[in-house]
Amino acid sequence: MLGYLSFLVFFVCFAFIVVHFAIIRYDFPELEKHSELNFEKLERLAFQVKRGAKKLQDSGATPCTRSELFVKSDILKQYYFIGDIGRVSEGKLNCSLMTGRQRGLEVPDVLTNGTDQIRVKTFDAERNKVLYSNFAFVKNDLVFFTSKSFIRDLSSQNTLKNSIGSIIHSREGAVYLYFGDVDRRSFTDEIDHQNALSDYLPVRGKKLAISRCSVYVDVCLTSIDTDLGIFRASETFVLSFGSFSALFGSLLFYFFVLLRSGARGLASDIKWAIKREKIYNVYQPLFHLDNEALSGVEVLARWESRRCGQVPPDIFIPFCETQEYILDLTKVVVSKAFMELEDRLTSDTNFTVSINVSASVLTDKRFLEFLMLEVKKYEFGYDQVILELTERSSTPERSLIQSCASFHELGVKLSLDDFGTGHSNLSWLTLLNPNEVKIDKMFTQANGDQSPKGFAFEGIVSMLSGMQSARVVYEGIETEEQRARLLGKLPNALGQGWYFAKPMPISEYRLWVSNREFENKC
Ligand SMILES: Nc1nc2c(ncn2[C@@H]2O[C@@H]3COP(=O)(O)O[C@H]4[C@@H](O)[C@H](n5cnc6c(=O)[nH]c(N)nc65)O[C@@H]4COP(=O)(O)O[C@H]3[C@H]2O)c(=O)[nH]1
Repeated sequence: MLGYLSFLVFFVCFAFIVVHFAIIRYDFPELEKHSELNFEKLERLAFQVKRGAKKLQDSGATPCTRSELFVKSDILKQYYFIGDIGRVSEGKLNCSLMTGRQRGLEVPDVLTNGTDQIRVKTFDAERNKVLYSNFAFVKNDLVFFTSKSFIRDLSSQNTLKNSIGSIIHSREGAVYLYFGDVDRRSFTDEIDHQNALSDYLPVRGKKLAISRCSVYVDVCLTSIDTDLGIFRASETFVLSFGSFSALFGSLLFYFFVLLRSGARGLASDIKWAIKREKIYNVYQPLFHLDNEALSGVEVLARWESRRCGQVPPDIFIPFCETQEYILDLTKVVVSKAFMELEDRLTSDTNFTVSINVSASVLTDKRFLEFLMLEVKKYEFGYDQVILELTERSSTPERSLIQSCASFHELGVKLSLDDFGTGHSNLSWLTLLNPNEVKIDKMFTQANGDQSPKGFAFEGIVSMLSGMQSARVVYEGIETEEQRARLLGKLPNALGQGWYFAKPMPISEYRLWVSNREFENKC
């Protein structure tokens, strides 16, 4: 129960993180857009300040005189980002176009590092009134206040997403303006901030920052997104995403539980079937192609699951291989096959039984010991047993070579199944010294086709014709035409397929044999 609970928590957290990162995908481009738009404006403002300062200087007007006021109002008309121009000395504002001549207003927020300076607020202590809440550039004793439209424009970008804010500063780090959640004390950290992966984690207070500095004027802009991903919006928004994550996570958890119980169900079903020997065999005959005499049978496992009905071997065999039930399953198949075929195997020493073995079984010593004990129970030879090596995953070649040698020593024959596909390829042909090669039905059925498979079939046949030690079995012969085309291609070749007979349960197989014997006699 606790295990399932921790899985549920895991899936909900996982879903939360996925949703968070999905939202972040849109955060960065938005921040970049914000930064780009504001940076462009900022550069224009900086140029306007530069030009305005030059114009005032060139005019030669004495500070705070009437003639200087005229020049200033000209500048204001021309440069719409500038809202007011004043003169300061010793941290006091002496005069400006908007406030007129002053007797030294306190300017408490002036910072003096850098060529340009900051002023966030200009406060009239006498009248207890804030005169300027926008920022200013200070050039020597000149101070340029930004126009409301500049601030408004800058702020309007800010409404795109309320967690995005910008700091305007000089390269040295003097702040001209800050807003949003950004705190002036921590601003230097923000400017130096390099976004790291940990900044993207779904934890409040993580920040994304983009900094740009002008190459023409000493002004920089750092845009910061203070609430990332899932935290970018209102409480309701976070709550709805939280609920969505919980739902999404619960769904994932549900599928996980379903999958687990499905896999467990299949595993326990097959384990039960193997233990109670509910796996049964079907037998498919193999024939000499030239005279159609019966050569032996291939044993194929069948399983009827209690819950799912008939399960194809292509599903339960790989499953048994991964769950390590394959040795037990093969033992059941072998025991049953020997028992059911005993009469024929003992009365006809040429009759063979072909058993499919996975590479993991072939290389398992316990299987060799088991096979020896099983054969000893009956009176037929090891050479009547053919092990068909089937493989779906790679197995170390060294252990395969050693195991094949051990079986060969006993006299057991080895066959390479599904030759031409997957792992059953040339390297096994050269290394394992097989007694038989079964050409996969995919190639057999392409015989005579002007297709890559048809050409591959020709290649395989011509290669195997040079190998006297291994006989060939054509798998998957379904029609008379296919059989006829294979005749005479290789001496002593065998054929297997629905044209001759389909795989049959033992009772059906016995009936088929007796019918055939009866027909042959007549
Ligand atoms: N279309 C067509 N198919 C034909 C024809 N003649 C035979 N077949 C099918 O081809 C497969 C031949 O077996 P395989 O290549 O060893 O391929 C086998 C084998 O690799 C594996 N298998 C079956 N039983 C066992 C077993 O006891 N142990 C192991 N390790 N694998 C097994 O499952 C595979 C599939 O077995 P099945 O479904 O029984 O499918 C069988 C058989 O029913 C034909 O003319 N046309």
